[in-house]
Amino acid sequence: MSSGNPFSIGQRWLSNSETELGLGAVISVDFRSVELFFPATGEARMYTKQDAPLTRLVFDIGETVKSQDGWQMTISEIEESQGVCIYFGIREDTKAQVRLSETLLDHHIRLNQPERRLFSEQLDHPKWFDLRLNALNHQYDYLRSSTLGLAGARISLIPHQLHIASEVGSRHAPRVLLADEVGLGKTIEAALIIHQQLRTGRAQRVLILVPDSLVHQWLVEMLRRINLPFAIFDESRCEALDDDGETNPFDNDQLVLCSIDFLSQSEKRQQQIQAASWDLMVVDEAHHLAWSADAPSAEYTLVEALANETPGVLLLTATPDQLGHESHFARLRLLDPARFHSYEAFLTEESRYSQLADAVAPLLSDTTPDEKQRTKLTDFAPDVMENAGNLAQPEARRELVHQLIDCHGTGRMLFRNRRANIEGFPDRVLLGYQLELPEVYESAVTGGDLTHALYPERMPSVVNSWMDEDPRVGWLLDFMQSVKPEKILLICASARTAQELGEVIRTQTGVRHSVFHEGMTIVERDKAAHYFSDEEDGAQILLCSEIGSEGRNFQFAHHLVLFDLPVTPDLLEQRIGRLDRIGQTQTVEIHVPYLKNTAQHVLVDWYHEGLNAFEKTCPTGSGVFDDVKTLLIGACLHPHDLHTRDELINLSTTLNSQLVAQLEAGRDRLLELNASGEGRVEQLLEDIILLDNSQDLSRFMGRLFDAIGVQQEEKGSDCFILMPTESMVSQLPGLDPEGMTVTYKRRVATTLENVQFLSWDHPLVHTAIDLVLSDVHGKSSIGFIADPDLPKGAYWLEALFVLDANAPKALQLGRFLPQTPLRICLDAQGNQVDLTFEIKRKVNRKISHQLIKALQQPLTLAIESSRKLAHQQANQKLHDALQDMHKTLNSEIQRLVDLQKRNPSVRDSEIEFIENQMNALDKVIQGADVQFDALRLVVNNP
Ligand SMILES: Nc1ncnc2c1ncn2[C@@H]1O[C@H](COP(=O)(O)OP(=O)(O)OP(=O)(O)O)[C@@H](O)[C@H]1O
Repeated sequence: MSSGNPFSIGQRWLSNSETELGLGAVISVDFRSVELFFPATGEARMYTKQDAPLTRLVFDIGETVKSQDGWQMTISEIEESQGVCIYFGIREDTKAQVRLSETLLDHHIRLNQPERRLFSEQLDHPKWFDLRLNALNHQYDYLRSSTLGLAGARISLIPHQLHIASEVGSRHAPRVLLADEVGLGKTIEAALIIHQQLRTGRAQRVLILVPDSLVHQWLVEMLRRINLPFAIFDESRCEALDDDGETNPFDNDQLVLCSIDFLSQSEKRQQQIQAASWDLMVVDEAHHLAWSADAPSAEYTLVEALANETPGVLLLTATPDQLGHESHFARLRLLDPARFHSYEAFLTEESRYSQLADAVAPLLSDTTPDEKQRTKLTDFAPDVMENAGNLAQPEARRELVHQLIDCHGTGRMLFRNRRANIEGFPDRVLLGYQLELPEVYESAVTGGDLTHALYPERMPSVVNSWMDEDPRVGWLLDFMQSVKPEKILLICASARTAQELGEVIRTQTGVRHSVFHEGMTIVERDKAAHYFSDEEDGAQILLCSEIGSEGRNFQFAHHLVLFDLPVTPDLLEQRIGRLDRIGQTQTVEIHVPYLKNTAQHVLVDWYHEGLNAFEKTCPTGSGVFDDVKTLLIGACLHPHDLHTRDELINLSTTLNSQLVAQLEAGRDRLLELNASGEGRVEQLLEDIILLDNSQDLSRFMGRLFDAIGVQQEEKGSDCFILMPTESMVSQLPGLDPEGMTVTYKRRVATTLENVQFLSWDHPLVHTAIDLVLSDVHGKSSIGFIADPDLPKGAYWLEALFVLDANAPKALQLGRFLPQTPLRICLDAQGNQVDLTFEIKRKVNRKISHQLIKALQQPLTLAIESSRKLAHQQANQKLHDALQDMHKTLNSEIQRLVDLQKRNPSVRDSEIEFIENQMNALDKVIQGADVQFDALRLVVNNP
């Protein structure tokens, strides 16, 4: 590359003053002037030959160049013909010998080596050097941070959720059951885990399977909370992608959300979804996966087939025992078939939990365990006790509890938090309304048919007229009037009842209402739910069939009407959980109209007096139900038999207290200790809060947006509007052309739905950083400082290098060796100095030209020395990264190996993965390379 040649037509030159023009071609030359055409921008410029601010672009042998047609070649020989260079070499794609006249070089070629840009005076504003350096530094910190994937979610910081997410999200191929009680945030936990797995490269293809009624809600939650755009796959989308029948529609997207109901109806789609490979599968409302040894349900079989092929599996259910304890076992079996091979063995193992809980109990109090208690612990787990610290210290006791739980039981694969231990839930009150039995229903009470006894409106004799006779209908209309305009969620067992009640409300009151049932399409249901949630113009009441009782978020309302009651306690809890969930700000009022001395009356009494299940979450309800089922049905069928009713209630009360005591002592107590994160999550919380309070991101992004030409306007309430401008250096993917409102404050982001939460995790931050780092802007610059304490005219070279390696995402290279910036600063004598500069201004073109001319030789030498120094620094970094990687991964392996000796839920594949990862990273890190990224010449001009 050289400059100063006489101009010839066809030669290629770069403009030093307008670098954005791209590569120009000489189109005419006369005695005094030269004209260039810049094809990339379609502009022409005329210059006087003598002081044209132009640099000739000539390549050397060994360099790679690109032609206008898009192919590339490596130069092996250069000739000149009438002042124009002709390059010869091998074409990269076809390997053919080719000849390329410089006239035919790609117009968009921009020099990207810093020193070339400097010496050809392709200079940018010196602030770009800082931007590149800061972008690299921040990216480095981000990739090594413990909060990656967690801090940027638009959520309030709730410790048990963050604990579960960080514990599970940082595993290789996690296989766990998330079983927090209703409304404690399993969806959020799953979102955080997915996010963390994707951001760290542990997973790339994620499949979420949910019931029909929750598809849209999941779509919205994933986008709103963690900015992940999942694609909904239903039959019409699959058909549109089916084209030639050769391709698998599920291969089309990386993040797929699918209704399990849709899948279970189509053999073809089941085969396709199984043929597509996934890294992580999430199944919501997993209690529907019914199983028994000889008759597993279709849904179970499908999920089992997928779980066998997919490394990571998250199952979500608030009520793991809803379809019986055997089905609960079966779900654990989905996660680890080798370990959960027999139900009997599982029961035996479970029985040990209470022994463990017994042994652990003394460690939970504030006193040091006595000799007897220690002996009991040693009998139970001699190996763990051997390494226990000083148990007089609370930390040592806490650590021991966790080790015991980690090593024994299902704590590693089953996470369950209970509301009783989570603060901030509102009270719930039962308001029962006893109503007289209408004559038309009398036969239902004594007819011996349980369905009719509970839902008399379904009797054939009244199907078309019950609305006129049933006193619950009149009660409902009055009730709506009495609480108007407050919102009411009504749940009943059947779609038909919901629809017919809707019809009554429409014809008799005209009050705005909406229905929600399985007969509606997903879009219709979402519209209905949306209409209900609209604060000002929305429906006062939403009438749901049982499908509305699961998973949905309706906590903006606080009146729940249970028009009838389900027979199982878990379903009752699911219904109440629609309102009694995180975000509910008022006491939840549960209104139950029921017919006196009927099966409904028996159920109200049973739930209220026998289980207290209306006013408190009743985790033991399904256990009691299993034991009293026959008695309960008998009492429902003979509601006048007060003796049976009393017996039912007394027995249920006794059983319930026994089960509560057992749970307290046994499985749930242990699970809870493990799942709440107490004593473990505090550091993570602190780190996130620190990050939330830090101004680093807002400052950095402010400068970055300025530099790339995004306008930021303060909007008040800690919000900003970002607007693209005409002077943007290039497009910023993810920035809405119409502008978007953003905030850096979690508090604002969790209250204002339409505001984006900018965090280090946000995709816009990543694309903006990529834009800076992939652009040539800032590769070379010259800036003045003004330091009166330093000699005038003193100068320094700042050279920025990047240590980088290439590895597949799954290796998680970023944990140990992300792109690492190395900044070297040399003074005029070539000595390395530890200075940072506050640049006052850009050096104008004329002075830059003179400086570069005068300093070409010393700068060339300084660049060479900085390169050597960067390599030395890089070697040290590589050494440290290798050591850190070995230490970290070896201790992870060791922990798993130790754990596996006592806890079979640690899979061999988890250990093998880390061993392979370590070997592969060894090679990758050793193959890392140093690239020269940018330079800046700094001159003192006080
Ligand atoms: N950390 C959080 N910040 C803000 N909102 C939250 C948080 N955690 C949960 N929520 C809200 O609380 C509600 C319950 O959370 P989520 O749906 O995740 O619970 P769940 O355990 O999946 O419920 P269910 O058992 O009913 O399926 C949702 O509206 C959710 O958006």
